[in-house]
Amino acid sequence: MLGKLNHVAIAVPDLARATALYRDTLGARVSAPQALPGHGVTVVFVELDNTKVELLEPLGTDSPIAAFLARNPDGGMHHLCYEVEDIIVARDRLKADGARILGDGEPKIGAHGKPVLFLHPKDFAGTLVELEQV
Ligand SMILES: CC[C@@H](C(=O)O)C(=O)SCCNC(=O)CCNC(=O)[C@H](O)C(C)(C)COP(=O)(O)OP(=O)(O)OC[C@H]1O[C@@H](n2cnc3c(N)ncnc32)[C@H](O)[C@@H]1OP(=O)(O)O
Ligand SMILES: [Co+2]
Repeated sequence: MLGKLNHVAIAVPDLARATALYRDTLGARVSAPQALPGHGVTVVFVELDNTKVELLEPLGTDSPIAAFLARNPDGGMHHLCYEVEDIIVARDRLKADGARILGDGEPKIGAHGKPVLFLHPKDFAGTLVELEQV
């Protein structure tokens, strides 16, 4: 079912500071910040040769990463995003196996303009998993 690792996401309390760390200290290529009110986050992508790192800062009063940052005030690794060919086929197979699909269970359009879904961390070895249809 799984294709490539699309990105590793890190939740951060200060996006400008984390972006400067990756750009200036680590010498990485970074994108401009993109506000995604429908996801409750502002995102910057760090472009690597083999994958991406997604830096996430809470946006708005109801961000899904707010509780995570309250527990991890310095930030931390938040989710892994795997590519799938058909997100509905993947979702239905995972649901039939008993996995919990987060939200209303319907894909949303993610940061790359492609459909995404999230799977409950308690069902995936303590790791929040995002699926992105490519
Ligand atoms: C930029 C757009 C898009 C993209 O295209 O890439 C994105 O990536 S958007 C990223 C932000 N969006 C999301 O994360 C959506 C899905 N997430 C959620 O719905 C929630 O974050 C959550 C996973 C349901 C957790 O919400 P929270 O309020 O923290 O719930 P709980 O406090 O009830 O946590 C339950 C349980 O799970 C543990 N937990 C929570 N988050 C994580 C995590 N990121 N990784 C591992 N474990 C996590 C939490 O510690 C609780 O455990 P216990 O204390 O043992 O019960
Ligand atoms: Co993501």
